[in-house]
Order: sequence, then C-alpha cells, then structure tokens
Amino acid sequence: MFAARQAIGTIQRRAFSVSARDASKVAVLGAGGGIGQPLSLLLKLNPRVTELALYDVRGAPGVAADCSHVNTKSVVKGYEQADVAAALKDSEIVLIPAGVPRKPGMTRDDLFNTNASIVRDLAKAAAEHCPKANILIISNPVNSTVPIAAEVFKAAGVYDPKRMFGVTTLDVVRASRFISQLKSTDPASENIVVVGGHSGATIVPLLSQSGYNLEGEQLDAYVKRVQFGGDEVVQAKGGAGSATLSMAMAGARFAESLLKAAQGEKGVIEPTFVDSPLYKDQGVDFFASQVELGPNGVEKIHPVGQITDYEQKLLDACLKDLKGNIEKGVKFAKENP
Ligand SMILES: NC(=O)C1=CN([C@@H]2O[C@H](COP(=O)(O)OP(=O)(O)OC[C@H]3O[C@@H](n4cnc5c(N)ncnc54)[C@H](O)[C@@H]3O)[C@@H](O)[C@H]2O)C=CC1
Ligand SMILES: O=C([O-])CC(=O)C(=O)O
Repeated sequence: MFAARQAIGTIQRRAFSVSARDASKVAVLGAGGGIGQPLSLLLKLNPRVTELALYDVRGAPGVAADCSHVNTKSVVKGYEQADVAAALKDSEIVLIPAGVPRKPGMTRDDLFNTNASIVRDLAKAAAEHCPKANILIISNPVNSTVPIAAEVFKAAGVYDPKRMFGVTTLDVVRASRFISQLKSTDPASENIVVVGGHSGATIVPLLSQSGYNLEGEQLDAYVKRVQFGGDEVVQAKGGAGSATLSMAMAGARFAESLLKAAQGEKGVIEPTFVDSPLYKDQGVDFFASQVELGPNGVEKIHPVGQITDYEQKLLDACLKDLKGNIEKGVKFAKENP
C-alpha cells in the first residue's frame, strides 16, 4: 500500500514537473557581467529551468556558449543588443543585473545617474515583450530602480505589482552568515529576517525574531555589518566592483523560490522589495518584508511583526531614507519616459 502510494506520488511529481518545466524560460539581462556570469551558471545547474536566455550589450553569446556545455538539459542561447525581443519572449522570469557597480567611496545612490536609464530601457523592453513575466531587479540602487521599473510597466498599461521584485536576498544571506559566525551555528539553518530596502540604513535586520539577543556594542556591530556588508566587499575588491559571487547565489536562490512556487509548492517565503501596503500610509510605496510566493508571484505580504524598541528606531530611520529613494525613482521615470 505504502509502496503503491509512493509510486503514484513519484509519477504525479514527474508529470507535474514535466508540464511545469515546459514554461520555465529564464532571461538574464546583463549576463556578461560580474553577477551575470555566475548567475547564469547557477541557473544552468537548476533543473527547473528549461531555457536560459542570456542577454548583454557585450559578451552574452560567449557566456551562453560556455554555459551550454554544462551537462544539464536546459537550452542556453546568447543574445546581443539587437535581439532583446527574442531574449525576452516567453520568459517566465527576467533577472536584471545590468548596470554599473560601485567603487570604494561611492554609495549605491551614486549609481543612480547611470543605472536608472539602463533599468528604464530594459523594463520598457520587458513590458513590451514579456509583460506577464516576473521581473527581478538586481541593479542598484534597488530602492529606486524597482520604482522606476514599476512606473515603466504602469505607463505601458501592464503593471502587475505581484510580479515586480527587488532582489534583497543577499541581505538575508549575509545576516544569516554573520550571526552564524558569532554564535557558531550552521549558517544554512539560519534565516534572519531583514526588512526595509537595500542600502545602508534602509537594511533592517530583525534579529529578535530569530530568538537571538545580542546586546550593546555587539548588537550595534552586527547591525552595521549587515547594513554595510556590500561596502566590505567593495573595499576588498579595491575598485574592481562589488559583490558578484554571493549575489549570484542570492539571485539564483530567489529565482529558484519563484519557480518552486510557480510549480505549486506552498509556503515558499523570501524577503523581497515589492509594492507593499505596509507603510503606504507613511508615503513608502515599496518595502521589503517576508513575502509568500505563489503561481502569480506575490501571494501574501507578511507584516513586520513584533520588534524591539531598538529595531523600531532602525525601522524609523529606514522609512525616512526609503521614502526619498522611492520618490527619486518615480520622479526620474515620470520626467524621462
Ligand atoms: N541587489 C543586490 O543585492 C546587488 C546588486 N548589485 C548591482 O548589480 C549591478 C551589476 O553588478 P556587476 O554584475 O558586478 O556589474 P558588471 O559591470 O560586472 O556587469 C554589468 C553588466 O551589465 C551590462 N550592461 C550594461 N548596460 C546594459 C544594458 N543596457 N543592457 C544589457 N546589459 C547591460 C554590462 O555590459 C555588464 O556586462 C550593479 O548595479 C550592482 O550595484 C550588486 C550586488 C548586489
Ligand atoms: O554594495 C554594493 O554596491 C552591491 C550590493 O548591493 C551589495 O553587495 O549588497
């Protein structure tokens, strides 16, 4: 009886995964870059991905040829500048790491002038060629580039707030790794909640929700390390860019979670920066919190929940900065359509 049920389960899973796999085309825009290359490799290793479209203004065909030799079933194609329509057509997920990274001494906001128009133009192409895809924005400053992409989709009449995501997974990956270093725990079993946005003071780790109780200077140092983890990498790379490998892992994890949810898995929760009702009354239209994913993208946005007074102060500072970052993105998109 048990064996029969197991066999039926296996057949059902196979049948389900075959039909779900048919639709799983993933596009990476900026695939030739520091994040794009390892991200493409990780996606090539993911059996849920059936087709991988790698697009960049330079270098994507080479990355695609290289990835295509990896012995997994998915088909990999590289696309150059003129081919963005073909890269995007039928994509279920579009990851966007296109744009310039920071150098030491720069903030993420210093990237705005260059990356705002790159994200705007790629969002326009996605709105035209795959309006129903899940759009995953990695390009910084995420707090502003996500509102820009949302405005572009609104202007094209195809905005679905459930399918527009800022990728903040790396903040949770870092928060989880850093606490495991302090507490000598297994980082893989840590999942520290991080809310807010993706830059400095807008990154708010909620350690208390994991039952940890750091105090005083140790807590300050932990929070600062999570908020400025990106700077640690920028400094260490000494002008050669920012986090690429850990970001590729984080982006691949988020894409995997979306694919799992699209293929029917329940209870898939990831932190992500989305059009959120949580602080709209304070003029903050986008906010990262725990989000349950489903077949239509965002299934449920979890509230921030119970936090300490210390965390409330962090959140207040976050909301103030975030509001300005979001407004800046919206203003840019409206004035530079
Ligand atoms: N959300 C997050 O947690 C993180 C975000 N980032 C951001 O990701 C972005 C990319 O970083 P890297 O890969 O290190 O930079 P990179 O310079 O190594 O690669 C960027 C790639 O984008 C391509 N590109 C530029 N304009 C394009 C366009 N219009 N269409 C298609 N491709 C285009 C470039 O040719 C290049 O290959 C940066 O803005 C960085 O700040 C980086 C780490 C973490
Ligand atoms: O720090 C940067 O500029 C890149 C980034 O967003 C991160 O590593 O979190």
